[in-house]
Amino acid sequence: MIVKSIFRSGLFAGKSAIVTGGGSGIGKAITSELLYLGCNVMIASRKLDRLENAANELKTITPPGDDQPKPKIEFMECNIKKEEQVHSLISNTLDKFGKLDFLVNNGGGQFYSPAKDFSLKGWNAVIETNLTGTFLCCQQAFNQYMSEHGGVIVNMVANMWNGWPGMSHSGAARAGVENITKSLAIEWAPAGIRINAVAPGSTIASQSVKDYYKFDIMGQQIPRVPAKRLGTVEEVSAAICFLLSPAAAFISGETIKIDGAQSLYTTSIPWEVSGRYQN
Ligand SMILES: CCCCCCC/C=C/C(=O)SCCNC(=O)CCNC(=O)[C@H](O)C(C)(C)COP(=O)(O)OP(=O)(O)OC[C@H]1O[C@@H](n2cnc3c(N)ncnc32)[C@H](O)[C@@H]1OP(=O)(O)O
Ligand SMILES: NC(=O)C1=CN([C@@H]2O[C@H](COP(=O)(O)OP(=O)(O)OC[C@H]3O[C@@H](n4cnc5c(N)ncnc54)[C@H](OP(=O)(O)O)[C@@H]3O)[C@@H](O)[C@H]2O)C=CC1
Repeated sequence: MIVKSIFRSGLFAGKSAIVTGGGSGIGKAITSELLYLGCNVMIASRKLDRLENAANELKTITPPGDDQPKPKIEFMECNIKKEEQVHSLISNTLDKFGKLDFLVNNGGGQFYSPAKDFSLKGWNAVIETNLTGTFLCCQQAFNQYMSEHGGVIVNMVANMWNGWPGMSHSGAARAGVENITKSLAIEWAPAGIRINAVAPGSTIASQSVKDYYKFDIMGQQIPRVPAKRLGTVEEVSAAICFLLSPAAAFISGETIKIDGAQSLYTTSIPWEVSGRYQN
């Protein structure tokens, strides 16, 4: 009866969450689910107008049932690369909601480039966004609240298990996030904190991917995915909500792959090994 009693509307009633990158794509889907489950949510990223639009759209979401309190959505500008902005994100969330039960480190990204062409600035931008940014959010959440009250953290990684050709800066950053997820699961367990990660395949058809990578990178991959289809942002957010929920109460330091078995079958993008270096 555990499943029946856990997955009901109002599951997260009165809880409080931060979703970085919550104004678009997967982050917006997570925010939408959390609101439906009754959780107050702070969304944060660099582009204030996008956050505001998302908050206006999502504020209408209410858990079903007359007895459920209406959850709140707030937004604020925060570049997760900047320690002082991350500090303010956590302190403002605590001012607004009085608590911080969940942190979803979804904000991140990269650009496509062969490794030989990276500038140091470009390499650093991706490492600082994905690895340092995720770490700073975890550290500030711990130091300002979760060390005393416990909490649950979910980090975003990617399909970098066999390397990530063309995205090697992000592969390195995400592998670092996967590893720090394990370290913190052990260090922070005594404080009542669980921390896990999710690894979507390179196949989640978010609007941002369609907009940013201007060719049909997603469709090209379908033959390489055993499930023979792309994934959806909702399929990622469902796994995150599971990890946040009491159904995952004894799961920590783990990474769930959401990729239709793609990572067992091929590399993460259609990278062909061709030509030969002259030496
Ligand atoms: C081809 C296969 C694609 C399959 C992918 C599918 C799986 C993955 C999906 C996703 O991750 S979905 C997320 C989609 N969105 C993004 O990936 C975000 C796009 N990237 C960015 O927003 C940013 O580049 C960043 C990674 C978040 C970094 O932003 P930041 O503001 O910190 O740095 P920038 O000022 O933008 O750039 C700094 C520096 O980086 C180099 N650089 C940036 N973009 C490129 C580029 N397109 N090509 C080459 N180099 C780039 C460059 O050195 C920049 O410095 P300046 O030249 O601007 O001085
Ligand atoms: N879609 C896919 O197939 C996959 C996605 N992922 C990862 O999942 C996450 C969500 O991706 P998706 O929804 O598809 O794409 P989006 O581009 O919509 O999401 C990325 C989010 O990160 C935010 N962000 C980027 N840099 C920063 C920063 N420095 N500080 C704060 N926020 C930042 C962006 O907001 P803003 O621009 O306003 O700062 C944006 O909302 C990302 O980490 C992505 O790399 C991983 C594997 C596959």
